[in-house]
Amino acid sequence: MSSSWADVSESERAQSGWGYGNSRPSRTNYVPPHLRGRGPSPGSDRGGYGGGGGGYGGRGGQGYGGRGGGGYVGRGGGGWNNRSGGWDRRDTETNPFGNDGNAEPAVNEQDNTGINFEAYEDIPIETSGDNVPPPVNTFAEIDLGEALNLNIQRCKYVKPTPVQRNAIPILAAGRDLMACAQTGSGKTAAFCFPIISGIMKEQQNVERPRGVRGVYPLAVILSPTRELACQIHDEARKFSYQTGVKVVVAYGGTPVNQQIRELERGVDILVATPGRLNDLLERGRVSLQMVKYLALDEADRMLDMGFEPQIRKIVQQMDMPPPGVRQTMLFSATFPREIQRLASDFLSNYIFLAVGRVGSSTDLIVQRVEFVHDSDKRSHLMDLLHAQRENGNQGKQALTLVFVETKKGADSLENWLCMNGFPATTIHGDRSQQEREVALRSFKTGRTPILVATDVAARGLDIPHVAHVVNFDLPNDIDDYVHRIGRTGRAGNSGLATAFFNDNNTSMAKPLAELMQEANQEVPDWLSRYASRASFGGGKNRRSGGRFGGRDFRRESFGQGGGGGGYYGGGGGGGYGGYGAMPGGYGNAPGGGYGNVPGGGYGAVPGGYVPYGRGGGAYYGGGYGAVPNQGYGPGVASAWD
Ligand SMILES: Nc1ncnc2c1ncn2[C@@H]1O[C@H](COP(=O)(O)OP(=O)(O)OP(=O)(O)O)[C@@H](O)[C@H]1O
Repeated sequence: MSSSWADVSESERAQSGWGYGNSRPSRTNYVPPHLRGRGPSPGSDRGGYGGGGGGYGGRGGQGYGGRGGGGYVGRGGGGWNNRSGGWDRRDTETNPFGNDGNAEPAVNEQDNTGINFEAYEDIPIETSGDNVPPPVNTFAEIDLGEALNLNIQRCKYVKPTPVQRNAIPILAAGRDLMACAQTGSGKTAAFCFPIISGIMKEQQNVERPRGVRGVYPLAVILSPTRELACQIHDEARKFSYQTGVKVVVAYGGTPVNQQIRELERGVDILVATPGRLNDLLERGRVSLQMVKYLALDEADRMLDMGFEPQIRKIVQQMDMPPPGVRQTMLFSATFPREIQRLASDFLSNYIFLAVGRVGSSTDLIVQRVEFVHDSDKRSHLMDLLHAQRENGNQGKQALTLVFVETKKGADSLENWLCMNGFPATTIHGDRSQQEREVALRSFKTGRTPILVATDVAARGLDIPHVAHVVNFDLPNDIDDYVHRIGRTGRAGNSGLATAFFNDNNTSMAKPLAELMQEANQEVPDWLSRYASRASFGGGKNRRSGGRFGGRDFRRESFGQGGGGGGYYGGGGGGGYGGYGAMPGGYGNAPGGGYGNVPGGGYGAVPGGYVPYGRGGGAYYGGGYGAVPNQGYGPGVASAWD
């Protein structure tokens, strides 16, 4: 799987053509970001934005209702982003809404993108941390700024989703946040809005270093895949349209020079994949010293074994301001406990927010599991696709996303489907970036309504109208399953997910049955039987933290030592012993500490932390709940509950 996620340092090393000036025709007109907000230079034939008494984005007497007397942008005879001569990039900014950009804003719920808010009505919400700012019910309750509010209307977002209701006020108050919310529930906007709004408010005071070559973003948003980075960039561009906040994307598989040139034209928000960002940092083309906001989307993936070193390098070993100085926000639908522990290194006095039975799939996705031997998988898939076509709209194939284990497997299945009359394409880490992008477009538009993919497409991608997700090969990790099936049933809509299960997937039986039960799905008897066999407890499953990883690990671990290790290893008698919520950080509790208790604790290794705990534990190795005072039982806070 690692290769699917690979976005490692790029091969493009060509040095030619970089450098300032030679590729930027308007160099002489460029006003660096630190000069934004000063008045237009002599000779300007415009007042600049908000000229004459300010006004939020008021455009020389027209446009978005420039109001006298202040506002975020453009105060006192000018506005930021004025280049000499009163040029502002908002003049030439392409409208990311297309023709729709100036359409009448949505005014009621029927007008919005079709999100089914009723689906979210009873959703449980849990927050922990000091002084949690209260949620809001409308976007208007938060002072996001007029230009951003207009874009929210252009997006036809009438009211905030639950994660937005809770996360936006927390972030707008300047707090660090670790947020778990179900797939497709609007997390992108939840972190983009406060960042854009914050930059709009602060632009006046931003002093980027002068006379130094380099690119100084104010916000960095990291994503595990290139496609997701592009998607976040597209969304963020919509949200920041006409706000003067500039969003640039940098990701691997595309020429780095072009991205450097784009960055040198100015950037406020840099959306990037870790590999490409590291490359830019190593080349000295980007400095993180001005970063005020750091967001990790799919944060648990970003901090797992594949990515963690790259993230640590970016966040801790370059020139990024430390936690507390910058504001850090971590978002995902899943947050295993040991990842929460790692993540807490990057945060300062943070709030934990769980929306829904987090890590669970939404009830909106109908989940089916079918027992299919490997040799029968293709014909079984064919049956599903035939049935779907017959029931489909005018015989059309509904968009179907088929997940497989390997890149080779993806190519071969795609080939076979095409030969059998099912237009399919594929996306995986061995395809060139261009091929990946073409495949995704072709799928989205319905030209090839079947997309065969590895886990590279499992997270974050928001493709409307995906009717069916097929787990042709089940993943080894239930969290990956949650993200995969989350490609359907988005924004309150319903969807279908079918998984092919056989004896190779026995380690998934228990977490899968639990997950389905949580989501009120029918669990087949045969799967329950597999699940109840303790000997199948060896799979990789990191859901130790309460309901599907959706609980703040600081809460669980505080004062709850003893009683057995629970879901992940950890022997009897140990427990966590005050890891986490103790003032002064984890590991400080007398006699406690993470894994410091011989024979107990997390991973049962004295003095150390072992991911997925191996020692004498419950779910792993030792027989689930079979040993008194060990494993899954009353008083075991770390087990599923
Ligand atoms: N307030 C809102 N009103 C209407 N639609 C919304 C709102 N917020 C987000 N959406 C839409 O919901 C869809 C899902 O949002 P998004 O991609 O941010 O989900 P997510 O929670 O990040 O999902 P994942 O966990 O899969 O990454 C998008 O199409 C988005 O435009």
